[in-house]
Amino acid sequence: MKILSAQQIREADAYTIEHEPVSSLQLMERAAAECAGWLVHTFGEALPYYIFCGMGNNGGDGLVIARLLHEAGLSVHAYMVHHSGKPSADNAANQERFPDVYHIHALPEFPDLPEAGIIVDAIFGTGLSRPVEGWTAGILHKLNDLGTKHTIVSIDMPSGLMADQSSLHAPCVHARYTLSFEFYKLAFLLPENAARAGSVEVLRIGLHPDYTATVQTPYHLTDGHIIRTIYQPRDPFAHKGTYGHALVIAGSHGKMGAAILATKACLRAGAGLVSVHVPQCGYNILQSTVPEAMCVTDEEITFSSQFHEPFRLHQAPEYAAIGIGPGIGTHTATAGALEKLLQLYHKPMVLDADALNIISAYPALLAKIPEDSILTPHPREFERLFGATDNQFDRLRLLSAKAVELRLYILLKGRYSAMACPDGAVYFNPTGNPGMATGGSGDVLTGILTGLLSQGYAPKAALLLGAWLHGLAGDQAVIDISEEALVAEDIVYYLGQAWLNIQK
Ligand SMILES: NC(=O)C1=CN([C@@H]2O[C@H](COP(=O)(O)OP(=O)(O)OC[C@H]3O[C@@H](n4cnc5c(N)ncnc54)[C@H](OP(=O)(O)O)[C@@H]3O)[C@@H](O)[C@H]2O)[C@H](O)CC1
Ligand SMILES: [K+]
Repeated sequence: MKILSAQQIREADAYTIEHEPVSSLQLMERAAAECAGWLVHTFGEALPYYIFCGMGNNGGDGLVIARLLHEAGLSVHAYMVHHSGKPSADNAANQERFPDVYHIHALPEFPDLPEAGIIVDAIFGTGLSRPVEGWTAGILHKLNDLGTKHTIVSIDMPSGLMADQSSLHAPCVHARYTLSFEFYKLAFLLPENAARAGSVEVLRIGLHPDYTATVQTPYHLTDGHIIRTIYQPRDPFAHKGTYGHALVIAGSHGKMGAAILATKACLRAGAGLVSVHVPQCGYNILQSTVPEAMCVTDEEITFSSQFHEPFRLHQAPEYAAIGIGPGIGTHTATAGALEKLLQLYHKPMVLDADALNIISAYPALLAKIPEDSILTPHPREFERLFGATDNQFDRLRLLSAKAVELRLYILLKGRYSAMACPDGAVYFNPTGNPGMATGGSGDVLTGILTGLLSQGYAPKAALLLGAWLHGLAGDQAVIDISEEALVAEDIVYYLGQAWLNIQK
């Protein structure tokens, strides 16, 4: 699904009005009818609705919602917040059609809402161009104070939030639900806004499909349609050589679990053969916990290139894919071995965790990473690699710029992991849940990505599919296990369910 800027959403609106054709008032009526339908379906008819409207078209939507709910016989109280001098034309037209509105010109005029009900926030939508200030900001704070007693539903955007620039320190409604028209907005996908949009419901309002099909945007939300185009069914004549021989370099004394998780995930992602490199102390552990994998040991207590037979570092290029980092530590010998590996291996590989921490300490290594490799930093690793930013919109721009400059895929972990591509595109992954914020979850992702690369998925396909499967496995697991009890091994186990789900 494409994610459009506020300007592009306005263009989609104008294109629809011209080419459907439909009047802007009818389009507003259609959007508001979707919202009214959703509200009644979700909350029923008994509760009172307190509808706060602004002076633009978001307020116009609010006025239509008020009229439709009133006509359906529900208890409706509508308020107009006079933040600007003049209403938009469609707002004014709808005030005429529903004049029973209480006007607020200053903070002391804010009403009492004695009975618990549904607050509909239709003060600002995509037209907000700067932070809300003065008494209007006070109104937003008052609404938030009421959020414990009432349920706040924002129309299109929580008022105060800007669609495609940071509103980090700006006053903003904290909605329980946001009914977003047609698309997700970029702002909903960034953790700095986590408390604001609540649960986002995308309502179809019938914007013209031709505009959406042709408009160019760097931002996308991965969806089932994209995943189905990536997925390749296995060849009925396949043998274990068909799906590549992957190498996982992971684990050190006390961190062998990282190697187990990454190796198991690599196997369950479908790699034909998996070798795992661990220090000697990990040999028995790996051989007994992951009998499907071959185990290569190192003489040192971590990855150091002092490999025992039959593997030597110079054989690395023979592997179809390499995933390196989970639990390897950042010892100088390990850094030296990583450097050697980067000199020897020229196919896309997966770098995570300590491999990234080593690169932060030796930034010259960045330029040596094979083109189209996948880096999977969490926010702190990202900051160590590429520096801090003032807000997460700036961080997103930095993420994308680095992916383009270094010709790498970079997945920044989060609720919606952001995956930046060397061509400038950024995909957000929607699967996953808070149960997956647990030790070892990232090691599983490294294994999945390595397994997908190994069996021949191109790096971009492996990245999008891997992130999707990882989150989906977690989503399938919590159905049986709960978010609290979920551990990383469950994600590995439920990968099977995730594969079955995308094959439906
Ligand atoms: N997507 C669609 O196709 C449809 C969307 N609809 C709805 O329309 C809004 C966008 O409407 P718009 O009129 O462009 O903008 P808003 O209603 O969000 O806000 C505009 C008013 O807000 C004022 N403004 C802007 N920033 C501030 C601020 N910081 N403080 C105070 N006032 C502010 C602005 O005044 P200006 O002085 O900036 O001119 C306007 O008065 C969209 O979100 C949907 O809800 C359609 O109804 C259906 C189709
Ligand atoms: K709103």
